[in-house]
Amino acid sequence: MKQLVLIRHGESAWNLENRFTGWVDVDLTQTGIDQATESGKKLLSAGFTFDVAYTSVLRRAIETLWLVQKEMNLMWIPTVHSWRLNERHYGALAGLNKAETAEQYGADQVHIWRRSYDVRPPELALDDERNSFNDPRYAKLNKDDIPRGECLKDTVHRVLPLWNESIAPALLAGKKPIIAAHGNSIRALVKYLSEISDEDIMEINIPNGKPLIYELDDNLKPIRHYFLD
Ligand SMILES: O=C(O)[C@H](O)COP(=O)(O)O
Repeated sequence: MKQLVLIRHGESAWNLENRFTGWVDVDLTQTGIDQATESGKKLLSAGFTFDVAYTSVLRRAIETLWLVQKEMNLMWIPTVHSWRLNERHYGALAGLNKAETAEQYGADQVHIWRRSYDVRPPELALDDERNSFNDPRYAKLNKDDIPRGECLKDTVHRVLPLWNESIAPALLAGKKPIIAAHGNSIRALVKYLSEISDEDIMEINIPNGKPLIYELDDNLKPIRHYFLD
């Protein structure tokens, strides 16, 4: 049996403020720090270990991984930082308060933006200063590959190359990976792994800072999955 552990970052400053975040690089709150530390303790006491780690290039996921690794004395394992695991890009919604946006556009529209599989949020204009074009962490990407607003389907398409080229081969080679990422990049992986339909994925939410354990067969098909509580 193969084992994959996924963890969404702990609570971030903008989770607390209920603001759309996406690619904006916000910090963990003290609650988020505590959630990550607690998850590290639980993983250790439940007998989990890892020999490779994957995370995004956003600090809330990276710091969550560090805190888990610190608790488990695994800060030394190789770590891949990939933009492909970033949160779904929230386009022009980034920074807006979710409740105020629901008052303005209606709760149904906001639910569609947040949870539908293939409806994108409004895109950032090309000259919007929230674009990531000049951010050095994306310097190796073609400008056209830097999103300006993604639906979950777009996120699935950018996450899967990392799965196919790195994570799946690591699992097949007997490695035990941990992936510290974001609500929607994890939903993208869960949709793919558990073959969840475009409709049913609308109801799946990933909580902050709780390890999600996948047990996989030799063909990387899920046997079962559960949150470590
Ligand atoms: O980017 C964000 O705002 C959150 O981390 C995830 O948001 P969602 O639950 O609205 O998709």
